[in-house]
Amino acid sequence: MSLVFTTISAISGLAALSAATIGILAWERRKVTGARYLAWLMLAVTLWSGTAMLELSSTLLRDKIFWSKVEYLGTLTAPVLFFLLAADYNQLERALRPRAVLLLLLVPLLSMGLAMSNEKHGLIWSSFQASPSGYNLLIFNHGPLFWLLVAGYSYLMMLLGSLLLLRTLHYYPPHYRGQSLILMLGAIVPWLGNLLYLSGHIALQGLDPTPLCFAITGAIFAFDLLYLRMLYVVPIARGNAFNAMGDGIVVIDRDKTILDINPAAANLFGKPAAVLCGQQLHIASLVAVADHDGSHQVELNGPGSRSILEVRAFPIRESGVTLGGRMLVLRDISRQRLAEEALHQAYLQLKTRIDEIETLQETLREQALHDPLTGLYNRRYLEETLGREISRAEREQRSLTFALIDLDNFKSINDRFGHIIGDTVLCALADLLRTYCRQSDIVCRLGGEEFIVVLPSADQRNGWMRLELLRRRFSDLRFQADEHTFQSSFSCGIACYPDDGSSFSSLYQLADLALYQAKAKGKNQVLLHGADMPMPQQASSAASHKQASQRAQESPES
Ligand SMILES: Nc1nc2c(ncn2[C@@H]2O[C@H](COP(=O)(O)OP(=O)(O)OP(=O)(O)O)[C@@H](O)[C@H]2O)c(=O)[nH]1
Repeated sequence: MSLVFTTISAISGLAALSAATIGILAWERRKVTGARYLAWLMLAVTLWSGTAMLELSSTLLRDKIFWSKVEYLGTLTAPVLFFLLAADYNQLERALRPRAVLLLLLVPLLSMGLAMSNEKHGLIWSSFQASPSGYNLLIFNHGPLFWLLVAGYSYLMMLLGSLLLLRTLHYYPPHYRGQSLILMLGAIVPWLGNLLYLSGHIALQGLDPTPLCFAITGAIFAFDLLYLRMLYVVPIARGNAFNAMGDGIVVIDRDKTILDINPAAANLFGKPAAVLCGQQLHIASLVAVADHDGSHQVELNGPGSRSILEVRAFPIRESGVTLGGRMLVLRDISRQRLAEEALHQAYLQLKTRIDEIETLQETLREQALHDPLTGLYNRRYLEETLGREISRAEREQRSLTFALIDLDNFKSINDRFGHIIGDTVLCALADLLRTYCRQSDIVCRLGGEEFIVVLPSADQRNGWMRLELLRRRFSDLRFQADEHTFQSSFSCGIACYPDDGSSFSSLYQLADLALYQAKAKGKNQVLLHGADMPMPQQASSAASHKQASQRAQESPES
């Protein structure tokens, strides 16, 4: 094989070298969308340019024809790979499936077979002649199948690929159009080169600048795909996010016509997004809130279903300028609302339970501090509160009367009339004490027939007088048991703070002592601790009560 390198063949070699370099770079980053097909395209261009260089350098006609046949491998596959690159860039997965790629390569394969066997039919080129340019160029007179299968099909692929790139120009938002334009520019270069070649409007007749143009396109694409690529990913990702979002998004114009709607919103409306686009927004509750910025709650009633939506409406703005349309973001909060309602119900039930428990606790506390028979406070309550009362009396430097009351001859009442009547007497005494004692007094039943009355602020004299009055009132009461009427009485011992002590035990002990003395002196009387006799000025009344006491003692047994 004899070769002569000319400037033109050197340019083709340079184009092959550039395409190979770009191809390697693209292959290394083949995971980037479009880069894999750019690598394949550059391989085709390398083959195309490389064989073109050999054809241009060959001096023998036989060699020239051989290399031009091999050149068809690059010539025929480059437009198909250009189309696949554009499809990949547009993320048209279907066009990239192996079966689709094989289909696309059928025509180039057929054309290749025809080129290889052209001597037999002359359908790809019928004749050739040396170019008058003097640059060792060969001019082919192309046959009908060249125009149909090689040129026609290549143009079709280039046209479809270019249209796909044009689509990205429309598809991307305005601020990304600069990068899309670069791609378009890259796509135009091979068109121009090939048109020049096929139309014969090139200074050096027979020279096909298309592979060189493809190498330039490859360089532009590589810059665009490998370096500016990330800028394109963002809007595509945004588009994907729009479609994948769980929240519904509806874009409407001034007339409430749906301009765009994502699958989530279409799902809420019960119709495909493609059908809804271009239709009027027909849901009255949404129309009502669409023009009002902010968050709204809307009910959506479908056939047999009811959804509660949280709708956020806002104008569409770009760079601070409000455009005509509005955007509605819809979130189905039905489940959340149901959960909230269930939670509220559970809260109400829980609150009712807690209230019941609190009431029960209060009742239990009350019961724990009260005597069940008479309803008076019990000893526990007295022990809890007496300390406080004594502290207060100490602070206020006042006296406190502690009176221990014990029914007289109560056993004989029980024995004669039974326990139920005995209980009636106990309750009657309790009622009397409750009635005549003050709010600030503490009245409690200690147990059995023993009661304690604490009179805050009452000194010995005052305390004795009040207890004496109670004693008289009680002894005046008449009880009925069957046909019998009887009376009862009590004896009372009094101890006072601060003279007799300052604790429950000391006051109780001394009051008990006084009570014992009162019993010993004939019962039915009130005795102060430390006083051998009742209060002097009350002595006469005490004497008369002694008689009453005797009467009381006798009465139940009579
Ligand atoms: N009905 C009734 N009787 C009770 C209750 N608690 C105690 N008793 C009775 O009260 C009586 C107390 O009797 P005693 O301690 O002998 O006292 P008394 O008969 O009053 O004698 P003196 O205290 O000396 O006057 C006993 O018969 C007890 O059974 C009660 O809750 N109800």
